[in-house]
Amino acid sequence: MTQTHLEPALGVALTIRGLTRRYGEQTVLDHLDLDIRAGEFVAVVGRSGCGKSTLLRLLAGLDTPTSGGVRADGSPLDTGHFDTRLMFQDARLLPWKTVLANVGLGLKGDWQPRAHAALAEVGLSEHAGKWPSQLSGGQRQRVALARALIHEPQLLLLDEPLGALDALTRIEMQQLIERLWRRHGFTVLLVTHDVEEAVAIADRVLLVEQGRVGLDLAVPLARPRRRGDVHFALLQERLLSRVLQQPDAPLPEPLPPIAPAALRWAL
Ligand SMILES: Nc1ncnc2c1ncn2[C@@H]1O[C@H](COP(=O)(O)OP(=O)(O)OP(=O)(O)O)[C@@H](O)[C@H]1O
Repeated sequence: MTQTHLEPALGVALTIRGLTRRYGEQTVLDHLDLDIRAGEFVAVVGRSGCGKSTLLRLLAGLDTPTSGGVRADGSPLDTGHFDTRLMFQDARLLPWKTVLANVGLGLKGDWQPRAHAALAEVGLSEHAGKWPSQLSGGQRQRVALARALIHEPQLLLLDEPLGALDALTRIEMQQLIERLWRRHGFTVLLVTHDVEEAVAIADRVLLVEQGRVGLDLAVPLARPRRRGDVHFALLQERLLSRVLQQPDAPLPEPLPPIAPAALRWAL
């Protein structure tokens, strides 16, 4: 089998200014301002209905802002100069196409070697000829990742992609996404309900509330990150209590150190 390599794509920098989205009387995003560096891994958290998916849909060009806009590397987002891929909780594979054909969906020419390369990157080389129904939920999400990778995206938008997976598969997928991000250098926005996931994987965590970025928290932990680590646990705890608080509440003081042994049960 001929295999090719996917070229590393440098991530795109985003400048979001005054981004507003109203649905009828409801203002979901309200003059949201945000700067994201090229190649940054950003997690977006917030209460259900706060507008996380709306933000991703606007960035993916699947929805249009009521006002305000987004510039990517200085150009308006919709100029189509760079590739953006969006991945959902559900892999959205076509059941009548093989795994390989799902990865190469919509591509023309000699796409098969690239589809094999993308499948190899997500550890599914042996499954190329199977049908989606023959895969586990985690494997289906890997296929969805491979389908995104084959386009060598500069911006990867992940809308709760691991939400339906069991805890261990979820951690494996987080590690895979982190490896792929480090190898390819794309910019990532990951929407998640899971504060631990955000701390495990992101450079920076944003809390969306009242239509804006209510908290913008750097995650200064070395990689690879260990969930049993005291600093990890403290940051997670601080973030969780802030997410659960009312808007405009300050970040709480750090908790006293916790012995790592006491945290092992959570792994
Ligand atoms: N197409 C639409 N028409 C009308 N209202 C919409 C539309 N899309 C989203 N909304 C509303 O906008 C608000 C934000 O929705 P969004 O899906 O962005 O929230 P979310 O933070 O991703 O929520 P969750 O965490 O539950 O997925 C919700 O109140 C939702 O009902």
